[in-house]
Amino acid sequence: MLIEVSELSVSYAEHEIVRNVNLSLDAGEILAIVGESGSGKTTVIRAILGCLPHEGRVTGGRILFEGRNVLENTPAEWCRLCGTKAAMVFQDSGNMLDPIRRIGSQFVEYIREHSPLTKQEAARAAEDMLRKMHLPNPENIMKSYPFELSGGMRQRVGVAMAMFFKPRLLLADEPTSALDVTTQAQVVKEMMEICRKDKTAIIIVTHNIGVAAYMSDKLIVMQAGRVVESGGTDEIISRPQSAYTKELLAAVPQVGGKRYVG
Ligand SMILES: Nc1ncnc2c1ncn2[C@@H]1O[C@H](COP(=O)(O)OP(=O)(O)OP(=O)(O)O)[C@@H](O)[C@H]1O
Repeated sequence: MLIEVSELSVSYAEHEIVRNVNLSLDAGEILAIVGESGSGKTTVIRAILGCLPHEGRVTGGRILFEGRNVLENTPAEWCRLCGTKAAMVFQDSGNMLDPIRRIGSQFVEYIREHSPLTKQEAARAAEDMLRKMHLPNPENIMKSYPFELSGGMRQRVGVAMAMFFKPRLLLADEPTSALDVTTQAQVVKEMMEICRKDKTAIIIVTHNIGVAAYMSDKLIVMQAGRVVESGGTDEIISRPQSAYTKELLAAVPQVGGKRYVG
């Protein structure tokens, strides 16, 4: 098992926000966490990557990553884990980029922080990675500023950076919801393609049960900080048990009598 979260509880200040969450994932598997806004989805993945906001605290449970309880990590161990073994993509990863520095210089700096590559080697490797994310003219993109790219292109740069070190686990927080529907589908496909090649497991947080159904092997449905349903995605989509999951599915449009979730 790559990752095993058991009975995870998280509080912000005195308020318990997430209670007794369990999940597990093997190498290369994709798990989606769905649920309404404020149900605690982001909090769960932030806890896994050790990056809760400072008032956030894990108050119970265990997070085993490759058999080790990461909650006992030292800051140096977190540093080693983040960026190389585990990485994160946000809703607009473009926002993470420095607006007044060219993409290439930021990408090269990121690579050299975690590896002994020379500047030239890192630049070549960065360009290759941009090409894998189907970005046209990677040489030009390296010379561009973030504002010169479209939202979809910036998001691809974000995924390319996150995937550079072939992490074992990618945490993706609403990675496509800032994009238009066509670009969403493309970015999701490219992300899956690249993860499949590297056997990277993904935990994707999305409010879109359609994206979840299309991408994931396993599904967790959260409501008010608790898991109301979890299991194989196909099983849950075809035979939802909880009233809340049924509600989420009922909101997905039907095409020709079939639920459009792909
Ligand atoms: N830094 C914080 N301090 C206090 N409360 C917070 C903080 N961050 C989030 N919360 C609260 O925790 C709850 C869960 O938030 P979280 O972002 O995990 O939910 P979510 O399901 O990811 O929602 P969304 O889909 O809107 O991103 C919310 O009620 C939110 O108000």
